[in-house]
Amino acid sequence: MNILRDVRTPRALKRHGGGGSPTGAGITNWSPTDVPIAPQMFSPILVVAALVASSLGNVYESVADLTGNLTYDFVIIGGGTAGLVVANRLTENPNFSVLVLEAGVSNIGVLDSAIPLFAVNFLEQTIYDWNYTTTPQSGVNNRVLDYLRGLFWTRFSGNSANLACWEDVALTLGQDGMVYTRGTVEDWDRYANVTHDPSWSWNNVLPYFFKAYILSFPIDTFNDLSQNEKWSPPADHHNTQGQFDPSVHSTLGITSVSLGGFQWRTFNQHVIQTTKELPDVFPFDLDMNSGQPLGVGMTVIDVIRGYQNLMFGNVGWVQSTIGDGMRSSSATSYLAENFAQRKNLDVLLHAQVSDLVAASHANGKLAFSGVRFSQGIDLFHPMLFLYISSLELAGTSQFTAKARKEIILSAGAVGTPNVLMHSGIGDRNILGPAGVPTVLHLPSVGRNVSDQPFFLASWSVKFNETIDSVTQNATRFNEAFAQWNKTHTGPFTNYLITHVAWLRLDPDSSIFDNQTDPAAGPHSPHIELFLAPGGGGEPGHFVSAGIYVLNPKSRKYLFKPTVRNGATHVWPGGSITINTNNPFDPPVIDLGLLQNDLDIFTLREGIKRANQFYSAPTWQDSIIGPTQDLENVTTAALDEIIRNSAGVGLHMVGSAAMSPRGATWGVVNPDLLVKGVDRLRIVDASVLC
Ligand SMILES: Cc1cc2nc3c(=O)[nH]c(=O)nc-3n(C[C@H](O)[C@H](O)[C@H](O)COP(=O)(O)OP(=O)(O)OC[C@H]3O[C@@H](n4cnc5c(N)ncnc54)[C@H](O)[C@@H]3O)c2cc1C
Repeated sequence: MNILRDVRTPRALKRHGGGGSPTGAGITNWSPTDVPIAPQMFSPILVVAALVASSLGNVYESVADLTGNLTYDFVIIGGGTAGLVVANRLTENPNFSVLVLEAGVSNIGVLDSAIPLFAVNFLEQTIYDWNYTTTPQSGVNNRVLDYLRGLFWTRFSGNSANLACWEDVALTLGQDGMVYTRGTVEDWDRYANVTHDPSWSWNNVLPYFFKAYILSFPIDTFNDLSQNEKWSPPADHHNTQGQFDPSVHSTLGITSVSLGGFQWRTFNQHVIQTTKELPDVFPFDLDMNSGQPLGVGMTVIDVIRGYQNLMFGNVGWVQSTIGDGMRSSSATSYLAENFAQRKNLDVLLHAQVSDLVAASHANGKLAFSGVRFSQGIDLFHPMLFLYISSLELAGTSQFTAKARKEIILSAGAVGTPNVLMHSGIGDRNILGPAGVPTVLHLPSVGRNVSDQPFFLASWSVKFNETIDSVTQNATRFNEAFAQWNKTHTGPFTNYLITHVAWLRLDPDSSIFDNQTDPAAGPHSPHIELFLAPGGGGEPGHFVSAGIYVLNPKSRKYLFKPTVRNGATHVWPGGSITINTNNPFDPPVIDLGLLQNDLDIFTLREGIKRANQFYSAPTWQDSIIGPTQDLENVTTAALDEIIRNSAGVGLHMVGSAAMSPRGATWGVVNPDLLVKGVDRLRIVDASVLC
């Protein structure tokens, strides 16, 4: 494939579920014809320059470049968000040798990844995407949804700082349009409760988000912590006073986090004015990552104690993993040049793992010492800009890497259960029909999957200072591109979201008469509302609201499957399964989307709140009207609209969920070791539940 095709062609930006964006949505109507990008903006010189500038130490395109006999202390499967954090932390110890096997290609020189405005849309259905689709989803009128997953070693991972918690090998509580979200105190405490392991509590993970809480933690706590979050100035260096709380951030880390680097002034003024006009409904939140959402007046001690005040909602400035106007990803931080050059680290691209091999039994436990992978012939050529991904040529050459100490699966919520099942670890009732011999019957593999239902609403506006004014106008687009190329400033330095509101359902809602509250606690939100100055999906100027159901009912938080007469009867939520024994076939992805009344109810409430937000007096002279009437319709009609157009957040968790040590259900123990298997650990979003 020609990489120039990928950087030069502005594919239509789709209204897919979310991907951390109100945009999957956002800028929907680009096409090669209506947004002609000046070719000089993507000249080969530019791309080569990027390649040379970013060439990294021990990152290899071909297995032939690896010295040694493919034997390492640790073999990490997947160089995505979590995998690179783990590789970084392990190689701090010079006595450990580490190999990362990543199926994807390098991000280097890929402007679609580096430029924040392009965050999600340009990467979809390219060589950077696994190009998965779901099964027909009954909750959304049997639609088959694209399920974007990065096939990219630095990927879309805006959120490596989120992963930098819990002994540096943990996880993201959310999304990857670079939106940086830590979750609430109650979210983390729930993990501690359900796993019976206090190391997952807010107080215990908080120090790993950053290193600067010396006010409240003994300094020794941080001595062994490498820095994670690096709070950075926004690209436009605007005065950020009053837009975040410095006391809950660290400037010492390696993953850049910043506020928006370009000001959509009219929109921003209206948003802040709304918090003043409707303070009971949308109070201003100084810092969305303080652990408590109301911000103002809180002390650091309050935050550490987990004091929270969230009653109905709040609105604050979005924080994103962006630095110097560019995406800050796992690769740009945890695999930055100084780390990639560590002698004890090798990263191999185009290497797709098929299964775990060399099984043995010792001390009553199963163990694997080998990781089998295929490498496509690497046809990357810098002058021709030619890539062929390993997937296209999967099976051409097979190799086995050996792990002396541990194999670490970080292939993500889809990839990890897929590798497990093709290695014979999973539900024998799934593996048998697929033709894979069962090595370990572990029925929870690939079960308990959940993702967040998403809906986009937009309003046409009179003002023309919108993202649409850039994306729908070739001249402005090229000017903005030129500006970004020259100075890494301007409209390209932001993704579409400027503010985030966290909202709670009314506790007296009738829905709670027969449904339990799925939030982690009374101070945790049910809805995330992204606010963006653009995104109607048609020619014109728009503002939009992306609505996410944060705790879909399918998420059971460590459910116990009902087992009768030895057979499993109830599996809530979605699933990742396999239906062939070919590891290069795509897994079967069923999200169980919108199958519960509460999820539909929550989306309806989110739509109401978005309507309320854009009905504040300040918007009166600006809003022309909604692109679709979502107010003056019956509940049944609104439900039908939702089912016809809702998407998915692309925030899958739960497919290899953790459970208490000794539990017969779940996939990993709280230390993330796979139950019943020695020296096999899972470190990625699949363990969250
Ligand atoms: C479009 C999009 C937008 C998002 N927006 C946000 C956001 O704004 N904020 C946020 O917090 N989260 C967001 N998310 C979610 C976030 O990206 C994920 O939660 C996060 O990346 C999960 O990290 P992970 O390490 O578990 O998996 P991944 O980051 O997906 O890493 C898995 C890696 O393993 C590789 N792999 C898979 N199988 C194999 C195999 N067999 N062999 C070798 N390699 C393999 C993959 O190519 C990939 O590089 C978004 C996700 C998407 C898709």
